[in-house]
Amino acid sequence: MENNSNPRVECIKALVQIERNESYSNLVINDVLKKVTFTPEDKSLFTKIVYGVIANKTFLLWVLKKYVKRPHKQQDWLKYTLMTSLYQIAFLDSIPDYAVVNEGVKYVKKRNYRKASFVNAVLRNIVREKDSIFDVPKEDFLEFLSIRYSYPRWMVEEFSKVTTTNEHLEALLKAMNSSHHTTLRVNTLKSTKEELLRTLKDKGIDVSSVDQYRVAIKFNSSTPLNNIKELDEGKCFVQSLGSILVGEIADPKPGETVIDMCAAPGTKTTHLAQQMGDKGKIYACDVHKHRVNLIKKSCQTAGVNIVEPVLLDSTKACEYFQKRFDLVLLDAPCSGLGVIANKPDIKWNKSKDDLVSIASLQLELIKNGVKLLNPGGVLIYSTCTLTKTENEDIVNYALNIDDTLSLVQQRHVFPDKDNTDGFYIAKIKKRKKGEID
Ligand SMILES: C[S@@+](CC[C@H](N)C(=O)[O-])C[C@H]1O[C@@H](n2cnc3c(N)ncnc32)[C@H](O)[C@@H]1O
Repeated sequence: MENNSNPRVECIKALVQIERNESYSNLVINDVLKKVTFTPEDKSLFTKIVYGVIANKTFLLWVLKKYVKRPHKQQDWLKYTLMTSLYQIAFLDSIPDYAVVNEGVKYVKKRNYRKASFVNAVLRNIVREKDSIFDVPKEDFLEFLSIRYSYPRWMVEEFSKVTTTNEHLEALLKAMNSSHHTTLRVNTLKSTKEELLRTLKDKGIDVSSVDQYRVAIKFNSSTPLNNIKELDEGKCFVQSLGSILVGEIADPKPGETVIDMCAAPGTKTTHLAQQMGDKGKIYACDVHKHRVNLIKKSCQTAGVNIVEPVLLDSTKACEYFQKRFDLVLLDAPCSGLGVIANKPDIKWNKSKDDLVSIASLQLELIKNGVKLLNPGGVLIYSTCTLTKTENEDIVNYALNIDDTLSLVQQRHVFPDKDNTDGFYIAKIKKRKKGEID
């Protein structure tokens, strides 16, 4: 272990590594946290700054441009020294500005003494003009949002198609720049909400019930999950509220026959199984072998016996399965734009073209999904994204395949309104012969 008491220097190194190697930030963060000895406060500061700089990248570079020629062209360590310092000055109240400036200049002196006075001047100017740095011009509102909340313009345009007012669009973009409370889903095959709340509170963990959800509990403050043995025992699973809502809307009954077309790692599969009281049958499919193993592991942990994991490309599910199902869950692969709060890299590693290729896979999957339905059966289509291309357009396509299908429920889960990851859930029913809509 490296004994390093300076989380802010580690932030700069981590951000340089993420950019140079195009690494996922969560993996780099975990690697650093394994190597250095930080206090719990420093751990959370380190994580907050790394995610904060990635989430606010456009805005930070836009501000720096006023003080530095072509900030994005500076050497990476210098660019990230300026960006981490600016992030702390602009967004964190816990560290005095003079300490941020001194820390930044001290690091620069070690790397290249001649750059120290330049960095000192830039940061001091920023501190002096701090009150005006958030003044992004608003003439072009979408451009304003793209800079102020740091999203690629095309993403802002996508989100504008599913929000009805400018205020809602802005609130949504803002909400996705900070993480929300972690939530648990209680496994009712092994415990109850009341029992789990009592056990966790007895251990001094600050949890409470999320009353709108039958099986959801939330942590009221940041809590390391590695000490919670109830997770290893399968009494509960870490699951966002939007994801729990998918199971609640699906609402399967004991004895039904279910197919979960894109099931790994099995979070929703085990939720369905507990709702069925572990009675009936669930075929849980995934196209990747290593991920099918994760389904098996989730079921073992949850104490679920009715699941048959299947290695399958579900765009061929109709040919593979001769039978038809009471419930088809298609929790489709998607762009993941709803989970930006916890994975800010998504802002920068997805392109508009990706939506087109993902949507064509989603169409193939839903085509199979509707054909797998028993008359009277239900198809749930869900994604953790909020783009119309991957949601409404796919569902409308499906509804046109067969005139016995109808949309019985459609729900957008918005991070600003629902305080959780963004989700889309549609419930489609296939009428029985003679049944009226
Ligand atoms: C959103 S994740 C599913 C999450 C899962 N339902 C849960 O709640 O734990 C999408 C999954 O679809 C799988 N997938 C992608 N293409 C597929 C295909 N053609 N057939 C089956 N599974 C596929 C991916 O491997 C991934 O595990």
